[in-house]
Amino acid sequence: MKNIRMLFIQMTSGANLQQNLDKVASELAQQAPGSVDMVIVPEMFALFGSKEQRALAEQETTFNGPVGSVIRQLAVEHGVWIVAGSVPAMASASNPMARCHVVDAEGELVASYDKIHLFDANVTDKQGAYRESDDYSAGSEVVCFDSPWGRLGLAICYDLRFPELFRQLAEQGAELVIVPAAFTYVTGKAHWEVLCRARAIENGLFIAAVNQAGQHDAKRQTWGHSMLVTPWGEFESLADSAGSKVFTADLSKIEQARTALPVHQHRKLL
Ligand SMILES: O=C(O)CNC(=O)[C@H](CS)NC(=O)CCC(=O)C(=O)O
Repeated sequence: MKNIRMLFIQMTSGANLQQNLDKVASELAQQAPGSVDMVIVPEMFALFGSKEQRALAEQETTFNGPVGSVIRQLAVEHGVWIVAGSVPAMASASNPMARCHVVDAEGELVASYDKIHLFDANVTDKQGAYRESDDYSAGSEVVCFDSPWGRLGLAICYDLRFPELFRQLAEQGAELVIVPAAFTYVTGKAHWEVLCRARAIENGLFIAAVNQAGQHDAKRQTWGHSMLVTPWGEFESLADSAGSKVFTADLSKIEQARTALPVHQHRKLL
């Protein structure tokens, strides 16, 4: 596996699709040519807190709508892979899926993952209760895929709380799991770092978790602190407001960690 240079774009996405897409384009335009392998944007980066998500889902069934076409073009223009956080996509179910797409530097789809665990929670913040399952259907397929840098896995946001998903990703060979997110300020402050580091340490893999950050509207505030975690649990992170940074995963650390602590060999199926 080769080192991978990832641009994390931590966003305060809002209800204006064009503004959100412009933000991605402007962050990419600031990078020196050839300095980034892959760009990662957060969950629902293109449309956040908007009633238009379902209408967008109708246009993005094949990721060729107003979001997919722009993302594919940016990938080609800059010669980078893009992990497009999540975008609503109409599938066979009555509600859309919260779908993460990965496109390569030719703008072709490499993988798509539908969020498996939907955020139905009674968090005490300004938002009150969250009922993601009112608007979305849940995926059921664990997604791992090969890349020029190694084998990658996908998870989204609330999925971070389900170690069995990450164990399956590890069993399918994932060396780095990419986690676009929109963790709330309240739950992020309490749990985000611990969850990201635990999933990395217990599976001997990298976690690249890219979160929304800041005040989106009167009700929604997210935690930020997007982070790259090594299989040893070391991490680098962004702050709590919008920003972007290139993080490089030194993939030799996987073997080091797995040799030092061969937990995969010591598992007992209880
Ligand atoms: O619906 C959108 O527009 C964007 N999506 C989200 O904000 C999603 C579903 S409501 N948020 C989470 O999964 C937060 C999980 C979380 O914060 C935790 O597990 O603590």
